[in-house]
Amino acid sequence: MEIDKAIRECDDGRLKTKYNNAIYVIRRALALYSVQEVALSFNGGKDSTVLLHLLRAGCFLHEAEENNSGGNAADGGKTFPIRTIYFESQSAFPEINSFTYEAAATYNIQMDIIRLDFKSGLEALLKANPIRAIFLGVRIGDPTAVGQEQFSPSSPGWPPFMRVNPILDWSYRDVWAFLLVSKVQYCSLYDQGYTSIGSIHDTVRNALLCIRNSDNSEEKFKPAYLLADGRLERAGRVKKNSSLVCGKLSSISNGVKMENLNSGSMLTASIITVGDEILFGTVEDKLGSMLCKKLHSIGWAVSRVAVTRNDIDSVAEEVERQKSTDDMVLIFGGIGPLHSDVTVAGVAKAFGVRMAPDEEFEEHLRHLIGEKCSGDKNEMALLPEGITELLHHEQLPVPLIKCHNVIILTATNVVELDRQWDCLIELAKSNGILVLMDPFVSKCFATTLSDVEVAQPLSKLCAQFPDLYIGGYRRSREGPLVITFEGKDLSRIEAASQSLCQKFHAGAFSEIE
Ligand SMILES: Cc1cc2nc3c(=O)[nH]c(=O)nc-3n(C[C@H](O)[C@H](O)[C@H](O)COP(=O)(O)O)c2cc1C
Ligand SMILES: Nc1ncnc2c1ncn2[C@@H]1O[C@H](COP(=O)(O)OP(=O)(O)OP(=O)(O)O)[C@@H](O)[C@H]1O
Ligand SMILES: [Mg+2]
Repeated sequence: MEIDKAIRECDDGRLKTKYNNAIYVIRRALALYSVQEVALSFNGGKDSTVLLHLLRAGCFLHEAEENNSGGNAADGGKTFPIRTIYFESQSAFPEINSFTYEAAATYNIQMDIIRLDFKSGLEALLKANPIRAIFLGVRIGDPTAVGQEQFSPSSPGWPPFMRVNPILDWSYRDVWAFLLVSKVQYCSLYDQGYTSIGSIHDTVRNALLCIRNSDNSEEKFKPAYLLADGRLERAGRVKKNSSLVCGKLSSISNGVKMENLNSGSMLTASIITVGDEILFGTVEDKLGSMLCKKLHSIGWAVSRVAVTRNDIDSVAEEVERQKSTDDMVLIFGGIGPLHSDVTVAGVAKAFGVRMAPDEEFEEHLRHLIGEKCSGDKNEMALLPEGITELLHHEQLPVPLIKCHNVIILTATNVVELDRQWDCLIELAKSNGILVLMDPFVSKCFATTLSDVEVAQPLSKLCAQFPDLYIGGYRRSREGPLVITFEGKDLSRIEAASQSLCQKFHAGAFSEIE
């Protein structure tokens, strides 16, 4: 069988492993279900083309095992025994459509054309046929892969069948390695700069493959397999806007723009430090207080600073609570390859998603630490599936990780934190990743009056100025009492502080830095 031979004879170890695993999944499926009970969902895309050829090889090997006679040698595995379904749509590219029909003719595929939406089409298919499992070319990283395993029952509300995803863990590079090594035909659009193909309404060529003439007069596109690292496979798909880091607001309206937020709106953040060393008292957390200052400077109120243990459940519990209480959660510590680095996994757990290989992140790590972090062994390249957005900045060797309203910072000291914060703010200015508010202003006054004397007038003042934070603290038991006024409006702060001063003798309060 030519596919099996080509892969076995190639010298790409990673491809061989991926191939063997996919064939294993296919053979398990064929052991569980009869050939009449399975179907291939084929749409002429690159992933389903890979799947088609894997199934051709898998069926051949399965038959060979069943017959124990070296397979169906007469036709070299050319007749395709699995029912194949194609959901034909008016909005598919004509090249995709014609490639699908050509493939059916070339490989003797008996193809059922369905002209209904996926769900109704599958309902009709299952009513008329004993189908129990459907092979799909879904890969981790596809929006529809979230939560799926290699064998995943169809979702509630869908007709009952098993979704079988033999190439779930394949990367973009694996797909192209397979198509090129096995020398099979694929849709011509992939040679014209398309890297992932949806409908004609949401797909354009991938701009990263564009080559222009020196005078800018003509543009050409390189083939899809030359997209070096695969992390920008979907750059040719019409992008949904990245959500603002703003949990409470985005649940009200996803489209809240910076300018729509008046200075009266209050955004709150919480800070989570992960580190047993802080709880043991061996290390002091300087980053937490630094972040409080920084958040204040962009007008965010900090509602909580927590230190948790290096433990998935502790992190998950803290993140879960704060992500729904606050507009943004900043978390740092516990990031890396050590056994104690569980922060990212804790964030995944808080959102109820699993950790999945992130090709884009893996690429960054590869550039940073070279081949030491290789292939599927690279645990640092596992990120929360389906909710991760990488925030790129040229000053950052590795992008920041954002999971909805949780931002994971990799800083380990104040210098690194300074740099990451500055990048975050630049990103906020250029693409609204984070809402920048009017900064807080504050005034502090010291007094030698006693707490008892000040207490009542101060409570009255709080009721009078609910838009201000009015607080008091002592630097020592004997020393002066410090009264603080924090808010967004300096004139309100001045009004409140004057009002307080007027209640006591002149000179009772003196402003301090
Ligand atoms: C054979 C097949 C089975 C599917 N099974 C499910 C399913 O169980 N649950 C689900 O939510 N979507 C299912 N889908 C739909 C896909 O997950 C996804 O919504 C669709 O591929 C997105 O394509 P679109 O962007 O063109 O709408 C299935 C699609 C196909 C082709
Ligand atoms: N119209 C369709 N008819 C049949 N199967 C489909 C259809 N659309 C999607 N599928 C199934 O869903 C899988 C995933 O689709 P997806 O668009 O991610 O991959 P692809 O089309 O194979 O490749 P590409 O990512 O380059 O578009 C396909 O491999 C196929 O199994
Ligand atoms: Mg597609």
